[in-house]
Amino acid sequence: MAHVQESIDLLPRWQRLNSIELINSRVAAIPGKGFGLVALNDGLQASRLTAEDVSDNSGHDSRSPLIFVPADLVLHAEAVKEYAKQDRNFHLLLDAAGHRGTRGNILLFLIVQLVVSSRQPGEDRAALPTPWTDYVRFLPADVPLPTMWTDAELHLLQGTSLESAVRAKLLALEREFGQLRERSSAIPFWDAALWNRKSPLQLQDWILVDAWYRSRCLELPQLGASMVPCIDMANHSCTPNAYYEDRTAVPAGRADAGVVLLLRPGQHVAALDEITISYTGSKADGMSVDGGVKPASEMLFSYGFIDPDSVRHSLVLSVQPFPDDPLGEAKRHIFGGPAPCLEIEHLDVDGGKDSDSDSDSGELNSQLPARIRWTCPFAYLMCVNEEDGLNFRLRQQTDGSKQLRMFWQDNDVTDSAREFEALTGTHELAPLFRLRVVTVLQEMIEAQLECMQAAGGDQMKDDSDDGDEDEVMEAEYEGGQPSHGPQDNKSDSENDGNDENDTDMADGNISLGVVRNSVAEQAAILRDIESKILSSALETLEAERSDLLLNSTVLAYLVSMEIPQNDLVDE
Ligand SMILES: C[S@@+](CC[C@H](N)C(=O)[O-])C[C@H]1O[C@@H](n2cnc3c(N)ncnc32)[C@H](O)[C@@H]1O
Repeated sequence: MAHVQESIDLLPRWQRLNSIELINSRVAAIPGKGFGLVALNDGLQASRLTAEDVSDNSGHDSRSPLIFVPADLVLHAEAVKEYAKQDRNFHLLLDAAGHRGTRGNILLFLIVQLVVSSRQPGEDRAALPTPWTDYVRFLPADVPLPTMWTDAELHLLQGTSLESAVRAKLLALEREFGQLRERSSAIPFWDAALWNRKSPLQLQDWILVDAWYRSRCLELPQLGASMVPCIDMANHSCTPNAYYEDRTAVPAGRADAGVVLLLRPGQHVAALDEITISYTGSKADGMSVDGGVKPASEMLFSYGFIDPDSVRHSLVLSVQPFPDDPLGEAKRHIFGGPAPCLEIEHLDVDGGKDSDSDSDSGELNSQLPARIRWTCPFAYLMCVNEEDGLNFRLRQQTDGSKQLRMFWQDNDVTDSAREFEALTGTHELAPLFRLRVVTVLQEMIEAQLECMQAAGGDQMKDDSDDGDEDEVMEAEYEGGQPSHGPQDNKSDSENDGNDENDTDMADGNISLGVVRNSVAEQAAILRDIESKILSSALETLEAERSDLLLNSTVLAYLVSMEIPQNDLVDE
């Protein structure tokens, strides 16, 4: 199905029709970021607006909004349920789809709005139109999230922590789309409206609405995960000058119930300055949920870009039991979910600069001597076996069923599988167990780094940095038809904010093996950040391993067992 992006010039009309107020701001093309919000100053070219000026101009209190969006335009879980009450067919669809939580329901609503908005002449309307039917036309047809990358672009993630995450996400999206097809085509109305139409729904449409949801969703205190039209045009900055506030808690029906975008106190915004928010919470004003930064992989996964100046230098790798461990499956079973992983954090990096090159960087540097913090609870379980005192027994339950229990030194530790570091830490061979863990993780990280290097990503980065005018590269990649990638045409005016993509999508389609420069750059940033984390982790582990190999308990064990030092884990 073709999602044709509407000219942004028509957005102000839509805003007026739907009582959205933009005060001293408008949506404009922002190079490299699509569209964004910029400040207007009503012709006062030289003056600079402050939070106080805005309040003076509007005559409201000092927290007057730059944008006001009425509550009934906000898309959230309850709003979808309300819509289902008004539209019987949508109700049937929602029931058939199985009410799959906030995200699932919002995605279903969005895909239906997409279908209604792209109605061809002579086609019946599939559902009641809403303001969102028109608003989705302003949303980008191409979102730079990795789920929308071409196969060749996905290849650039090889060896990064996103490689398997994106693969798993694409499989999940495919599965969800398959279920939607199966369940909706059992309803004759939706079979006709979604599948037996001139331009039927495609997996790419589902991937697109998921990308909109992930990259534009705000967490509102009253309404939960929500999409707020127009405020979702605000781009991210690690030094934002605006923030949003949920003012929907006022008594129902009041005209001032809504979501607002506000200038941060003390901010000065000149005419045409971009108005930005923080997608991660900001360190500056204490609004941060997670310290004001997210891992680079998470930024790329959810928003399609990495701001190297405001990312947490951490990564997560999944960990599997040794394939030849006879207890492997039992260990994995008892460990339970969430799936085992290795988390590594580079502590003394700030603003994308290593502490080595910037002695002032980061408070953590002065407080914590360790460069690397890693956690991997499963590794401690992986690295012990029967000879060490680990075993499993089946225990008969009163109802006749059998339950697997895990024992360490004859104590039932089934409920402490995630605390094996502490359990092994009190054993007389604790340094030996630690040495095994350190060795296993070292091998795992080495393999990951090799995998990253094998992908030849550095070469791609060099190519994109060489000032070549060509905006699109044909990757040295042999694959089938691209399974993912934007497919829709845009008119010139619709492409205003997407300078890079103008060339990338010259004919509106991304073809086999194409790598857009903008994507190659983001992948290179991720690879750079993650390879530095992995290399530093290797150094840290190597140092600890060298120390442990000199430990008297370890030496005595190696001598008694006549084990070469390098074979510790394979013994
Ligand atoms: C909430 S939307 C913002 C509006 C969006 N730019 C548009 O054209 O509709 C989030 C998306 O904007 C883009 N974006 C936001 N901040 C950015 C930044 N600092 N650098 C690059 N792209 C950014 C990313 O594509 C992201 O997925």
